[in-house]
Amino acid sequence: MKIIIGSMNKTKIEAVKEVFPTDQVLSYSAESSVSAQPFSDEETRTGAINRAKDCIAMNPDAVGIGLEGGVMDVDGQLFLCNWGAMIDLKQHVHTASGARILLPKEISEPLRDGIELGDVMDSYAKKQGVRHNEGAIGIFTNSLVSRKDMFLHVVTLLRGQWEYWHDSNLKSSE
Ligand SMILES: O=P(O)(O)OP(=O)(O)OP(=O)(O)OC[C@H]1O[C@@H](n2cnc3c(O)ncnc32)[C@H](O)[C@@H]1O
Ligand SMILES: [Mg+2]
Repeated sequence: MKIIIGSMNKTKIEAVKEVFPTDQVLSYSAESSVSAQPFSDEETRTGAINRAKDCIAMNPDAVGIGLEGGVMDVDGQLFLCNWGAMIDLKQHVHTASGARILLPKEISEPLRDGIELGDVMDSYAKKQGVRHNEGAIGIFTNSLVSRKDMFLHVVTLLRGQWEYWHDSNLKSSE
């Protein structure tokens, strides 16, 4: 099976390759068609779906996967939120979300001022390319859960749902 992941970010590409080790995995810089920094569950999930759609727009013989990072407000506090979408060969859209953790005020204030999380994290952690490595989730979990680990779980949830609904003749989601 040919799978196209709609990002050049290595944490996302590696997560898809690990969950689909025997499939051909290609990467493509897909459009999310939402803000660079999504601010709700709905917007983040839409970004993931749009990326998956963009991946297969010119490649109907491929499965598209979109992974999108965002933040969401819960009771006035910002949490990390991540969504994944997989559009299979039958055009069925599967979605799943990732773990959420609280972002401290030092992060949420610049985010509310319009700065992207990736940039805020680099200056907070005094590192370059946090988004391509451990991610905010890695920094704020003391390196126990990396951004790739979080996407591995999301892509596993996508694969599992796809197998359940479409890999079995015994079940139907319709
Ligand atoms: O190249 P793409 O696929 O766009 O990868 P990205 O790192 O920009 O990731 P997203 O667009 O999915 O995430 C939206 C924004 O949130 C940032 N972001 C999301 N999760 C992050 C994390 O765990 N650590 C650092 N930045 C994160 C990211 O850098 C963007 O500014
Ligand atoms: Mg981005």
